[in-house]
Amino acid sequence: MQVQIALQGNCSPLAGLCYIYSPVYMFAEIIIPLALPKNYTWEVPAAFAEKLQVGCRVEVNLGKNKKYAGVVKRLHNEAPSAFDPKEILSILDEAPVVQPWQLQFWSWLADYYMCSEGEVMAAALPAHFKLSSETVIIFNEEYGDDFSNLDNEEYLVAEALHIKHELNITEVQQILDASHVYPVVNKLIGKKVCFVWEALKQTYTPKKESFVVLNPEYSNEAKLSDLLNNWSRAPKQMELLLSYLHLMRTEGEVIKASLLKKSGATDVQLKGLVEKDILRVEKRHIDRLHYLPKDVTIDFQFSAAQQEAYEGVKKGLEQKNVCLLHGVTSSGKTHIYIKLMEEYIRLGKQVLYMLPEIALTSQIIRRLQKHFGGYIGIYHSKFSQNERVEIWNKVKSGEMKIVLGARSSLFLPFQNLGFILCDEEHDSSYKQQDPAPRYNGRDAAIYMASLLQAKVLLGSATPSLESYHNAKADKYGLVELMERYGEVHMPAIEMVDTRMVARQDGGKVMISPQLLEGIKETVARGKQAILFQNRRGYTPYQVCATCGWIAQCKHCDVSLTFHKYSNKLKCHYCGNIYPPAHTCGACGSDKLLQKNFGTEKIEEVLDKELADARIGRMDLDTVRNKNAHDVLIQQFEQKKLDVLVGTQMVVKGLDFENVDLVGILDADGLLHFAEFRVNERAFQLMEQVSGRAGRRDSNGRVMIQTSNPTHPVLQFVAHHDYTGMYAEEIEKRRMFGYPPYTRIIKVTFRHKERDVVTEAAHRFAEALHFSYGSYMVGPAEPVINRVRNMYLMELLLKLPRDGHTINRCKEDIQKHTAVLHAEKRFRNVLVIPDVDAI
Ligand SMILES: Nc1ncnc2c1ncn2[C@@H]1O[C@H](COP(=O)(O)OP(=O)(O)OP(=O)(O)O)[C@@H](O)[C@H]1O
Ligand SMILES: [Zn+2]
Repeated sequence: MQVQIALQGNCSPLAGLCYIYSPVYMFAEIIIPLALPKNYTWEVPAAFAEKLQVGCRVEVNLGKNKKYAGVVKRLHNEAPSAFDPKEILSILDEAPVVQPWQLQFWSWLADYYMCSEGEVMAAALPAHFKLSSETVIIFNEEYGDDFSNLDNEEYLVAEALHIKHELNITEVQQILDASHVYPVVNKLIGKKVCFVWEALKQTYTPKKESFVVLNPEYSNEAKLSDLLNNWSRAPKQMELLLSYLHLMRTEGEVIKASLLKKSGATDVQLKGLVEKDILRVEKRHIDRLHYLPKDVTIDFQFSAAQQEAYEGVKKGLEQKNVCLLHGVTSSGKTHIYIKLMEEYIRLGKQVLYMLPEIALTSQIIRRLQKHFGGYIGIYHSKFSQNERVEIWNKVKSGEMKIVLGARSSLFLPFQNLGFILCDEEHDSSYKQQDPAPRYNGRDAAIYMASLLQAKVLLGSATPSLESYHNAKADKYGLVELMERYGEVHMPAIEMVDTRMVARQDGGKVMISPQLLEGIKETVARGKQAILFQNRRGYTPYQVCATCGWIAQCKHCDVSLTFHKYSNKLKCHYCGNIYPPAHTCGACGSDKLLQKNFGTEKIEEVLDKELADARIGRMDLDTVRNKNAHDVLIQQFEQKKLDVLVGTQMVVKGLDFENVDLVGILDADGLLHFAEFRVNERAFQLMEQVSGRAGRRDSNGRVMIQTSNPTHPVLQFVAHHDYTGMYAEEIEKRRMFGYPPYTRIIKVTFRHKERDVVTEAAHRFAEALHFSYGSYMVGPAEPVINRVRNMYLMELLLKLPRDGHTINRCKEDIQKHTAVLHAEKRFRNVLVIPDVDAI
């Protein structure tokens, strides 16, 4: 190994021993955003040697003529023996975009979740940072056409973009008559002249809304009354101004459309006030919040129980790196979080507030905004890239103190992270399913916090068995808050035995008379109800009454759901859409029975039964567009809806003050899964949805429809008995060797031929049998054995929790995947390991 030493600084040799030596590296290990088996090495040209730093992006050739922007992981002088490395083409960043701790985090994710660092990089970086030969750049219309601060090359590309709107990399190469153009493209992106187009990704365009604000001059009460008292002409404008002031006081902010509607004024009248510079109209992104003042206000008092829990958490976090706050629904956990967050920001630290799903951010952000104003930002995968890069940069500069986000916010370049809050920690949406890295945001957060010496608080009303087990085993601190805030009782649970309900058509009971009565009575009192059914659409399957045929997807082994509103049959697995079936696909009979029921049907029935009530529906179909979700929640909050029917989306963490009744329509459907987590899941779902009832006064009531009211899980729900559920389930996990007593790796095999995939899975399992036979379950076909024309097989490994065995097994899985792929017949079988599969 040869190390070159370069001289730096301009000391004269005569000055004696004042040389500053810094090694110059000749090679770089670079991460490319692809699923490559390992990272490769490139040569560092002498001209770059002094500039290049770990964490910078560089332009490199991979294969004959593919180019990528890769991230330098390591600089070294170990010449690869097997091949002659190519040279790095250019350096894209003057300073690292990825920090050392992030590289370490990526590397851990790749090892732990069995994927490549390239796949982690692809997930971690916003598209702007990922250039490749396929990259298409789009002109940013907001930039305008003033190109005066661009250099010659930048100007040429910008001009072409201005005319053509988009260019691919080859076109940029032609324009500049140069082969490596990434540095120019990169600078144009940095100057916001263009952005990278992301294929196949539906990007969320933040909604812009016109807000009306008062000229700050009139925030002075004296000036304002002066203005009002000396009003001479235009009485309509005066009325409008008064409406504005009223709205401002009651709602905190005034949206132009609602001001005009509420005041009955016209646009012209508003313009009049704007021309006088009394009011101003501003377009703002609803989510971006950058207009808010940066200050922290804590204006609440804890209850005694909250105070105790809060002190408990602080103590817990002094002793341990992770603490679990188990607080029943509506116990006021959010206020405890807020107080803790405040302390970390006062110490100059950054805070990450994680939620399992983007959908949840809309209500919580409004709550947090009240306390943290402009210090807080949202980050998630549905944001446009420009916004993501904006937040990325603000987090990096330390300007952004609090980030609210889903799991991908773990990838942000925090400078000084002190605290991660993982809300609804039990939620399985924390786990990424596809593509790799298949990481669990909660677990990854705990690892990441350990890298940064940050603390983690896990919060839930229904902790995961894993976390509660860790807390009980003293690995985490544990704080329990067992009463609701404001002397409110836990809601009373009533079981409706569906076997006692007379049915007309022999089908499943949808809304029993008891429940219907309950809803009517609730609505009549001006209160609201939530109905929960975990299936969307109208009817989940159609069966032929004559021969038993079921309408199925052509590409998947699943029944099709009828959606009445769109009059289509839909496959909920691959998304394919079919015309509705009127006759049986096998015998031609026209006697098709609609079995079971989804949210659409419930909504329809309620519309008929409660003619005067306003019914809303919240499921994937109604909230496709992200703003729709926010709108629905706000409508319900503002009592513009009486009943909200929904899937698990209505379950999570939402805080509504006026809900008295919650109905769980088909508890049986939640309990009938052949899956070891079924009881835990069902309990969590029901306890959470029940928790939406009676959050302000003690009339909360929950009705659960079931044909098996004595089912142990239902009994635990009836008594809000988390610890009872925990004790029973954890014992089963121990007996049968499931997590948290073991660590699970699920290996899924996919191929378009059933024989091939079956054989491959068996071959693979045989190879592992000698070492891991006693830990193996399967291989077997999953309940749904074909999705998107691919047949599936699964093999489950329940490994003892010792690092040595687990690492050896991961290596063996990789090794035998390679062995399998070496055989021609199995070359195209996809082998997908999923560590800690959920
Ligand atoms: N100290 C407090 N002062 C004023 N209001 C409070 C206080 N603590 C809680 N509340 C109110 O009580 C309600 C319930 O609190 P919160 O939503 O934080 O419960 P939670 O524990 O997060 O429940 P869940 O797990 O069901 O989401 C909220 O409307 C909240 O504003
Ligand atoms: Zn399908």
